[in-house]
Amino acid sequence: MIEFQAVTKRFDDGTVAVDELNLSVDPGRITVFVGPSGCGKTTSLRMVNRMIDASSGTILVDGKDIRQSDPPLLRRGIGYVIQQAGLFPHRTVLDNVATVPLLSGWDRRKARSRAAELLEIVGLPSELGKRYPAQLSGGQQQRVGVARALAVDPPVLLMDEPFSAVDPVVREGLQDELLRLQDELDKTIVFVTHDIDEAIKLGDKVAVFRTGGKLAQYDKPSELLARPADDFVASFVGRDRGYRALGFLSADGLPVGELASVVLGTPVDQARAALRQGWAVVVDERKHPVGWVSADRLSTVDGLVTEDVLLSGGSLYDVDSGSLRSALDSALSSPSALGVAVDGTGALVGSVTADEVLRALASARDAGEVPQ
Ligand SMILES: Nc1ncnc2c1ncn2[C@@H]1O[C@H](COP(=O)(O)OP(=O)(O)OP(=O)(O)O)[C@@H](O)[C@H]1O
Repeated sequence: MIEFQAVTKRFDDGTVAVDELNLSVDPGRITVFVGPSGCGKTTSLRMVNRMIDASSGTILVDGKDIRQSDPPLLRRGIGYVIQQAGLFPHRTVLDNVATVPLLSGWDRRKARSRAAELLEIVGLPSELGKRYPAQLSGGQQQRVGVARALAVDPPVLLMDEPFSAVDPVVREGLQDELLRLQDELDKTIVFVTHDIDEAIKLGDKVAVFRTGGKLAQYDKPSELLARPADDFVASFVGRDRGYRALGFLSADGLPVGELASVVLGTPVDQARAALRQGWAVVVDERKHPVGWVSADRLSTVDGLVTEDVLLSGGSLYDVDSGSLRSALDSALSSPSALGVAVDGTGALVGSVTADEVLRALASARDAGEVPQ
């Protein structure tokens, strides 16, 4: 879909920002460019829509050499989202989103109704359409930026550090939202970030750049973690990469054990009788885990098991979609050392232990599913 063939960018002052880049971006997938500051990520991205022209080499979009495309026309087929959204401050949110459709010759009514539809797609309440960008939070502005880039339904989306100006919690929400959107839209997305965790979470494939505009490795995230090409990539992907690689191993077949449980509101003496090895998980009426009780904790209270009595739980492991990493994390973060397993609806299923996860890892290794 997008192909870089020996692409080099040398700026007028002699700086080589991108050096002989060869890379092919898969259609309908998210490709992330990641690397330290100044390694040429943004320059590589902006060459795709000809905001910067390559000094040598060829870039093909949909099989066509972009030098043969008129830049404004080329850009209409390529959505572009930048940090801090880059919205027009004196236009309403709705008009910001309607801008590209209007430029493409749509009539005002159609452009505005498309804009309203897009605000809904990116999860913004329609009344925000009347506001100006400064009257929105940073996260909301980013969503408007994404809506604007999607306005004429371009097959390609370029995203340059789109979420880096928002706080980590909002950022995670925006990342999840992008993955959800991509599930429906199947765009070809090139996403630039300097955050390796963001790259690994979002990328179907990740290109790691090193300073000097050279591509160090281009691979699936699981491969980057398991088989970094060299010391630079290994140190860039981070110290706990072995643990993070577990996130890509399915926990299918991991044994789920029994777990003592009591419902919130149970009399304390009944809860004591239900404990196993001094612990029970507490669930609400929908069987969703809400915390733990221990023999110690119950020895100091009477009456009913209420929320005040609970010890907070660790992370939950979803047996339908969880990875070995989430199973292990659930066990390690649990006050009882038993991880809490739930089904896709969030209802309690049973327990997992760190030992079982390590055994599952050993058999995956024996079966050749994990790189040695
Ligand atoms: N117009 C320019 N003239 C000269 N050098 C430039 C120009 N634009 C960028 N550069 C240089 O090219 C190199 C790559 O810049 P680029 O913006 O692509 O890096 P980046 O990886 O996106 O960095 P960051 O993560 O800091 O945004 C840097 O050394 C930068 O200083």
